[in-house]
Amino acid sequence: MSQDAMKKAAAEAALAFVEPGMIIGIGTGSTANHFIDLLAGIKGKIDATVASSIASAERLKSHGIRVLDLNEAGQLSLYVDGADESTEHLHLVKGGGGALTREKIVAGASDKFVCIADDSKLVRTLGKFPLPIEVIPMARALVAREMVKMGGNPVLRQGFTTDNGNVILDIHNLTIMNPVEMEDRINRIPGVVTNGLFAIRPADVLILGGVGGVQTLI
Ligand SMILES: O=C(CO)[C@H](O)[C@H](O)COP(=O)(O)O
Repeated sequence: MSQDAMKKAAAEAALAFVEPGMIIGIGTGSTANHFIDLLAGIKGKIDATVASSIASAERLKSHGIRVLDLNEAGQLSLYVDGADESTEHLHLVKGGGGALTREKIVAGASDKFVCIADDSKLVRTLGKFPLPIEVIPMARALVAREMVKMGGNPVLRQGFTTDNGNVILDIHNLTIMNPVEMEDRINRIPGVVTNGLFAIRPADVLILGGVGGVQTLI
């Protein structure tokens, strides 16, 4: 079974959380794309969606699925998105696709966050995947220096601008023993929009696709 097939299996399992008339928050990335494509098959069941990126909004619209601005939609019942890493406590690293800020906003506006991934994303300690930080461009060097003081090795994501017009620093070599404290500490650096740790507001459900089938962690 390929990694992509495992992602698709997790996305399929997440359909069980979709209830009639819902407005659903939609993440970004290849696993979220599987969910979007599957959601198209039951689009008559839902009211609308809110997208966490321009790319996801375009994919949803290409399937004829209604996409609302978050400010019109109000509180959402459900958010479905992928992750780059997760612990068994459902603390996540996200932002491999650079959509971390909008993802965190939509997750924060949702009652339930269902994270979908292949089981290679489950780790004991976060940090092997470089931690993305969205940064206001003029603060790039300041934030990089602060991250070096925290033991990280910051690398600018070359040629990439976020949907919000900012840059991404990917922080290598971090061993994240306390994700809640680290998320808060990084977010206090001037110029940081947000970082890719989802620990203050972790996922509520983690669905992992693997060779033996799908497992759900709550
Ligand atoms: O956080 C994300 C995008 O910003 C994605 O959820 C994360 O990168 C996982 O991507 P994929 O589903 O392609 O493995």
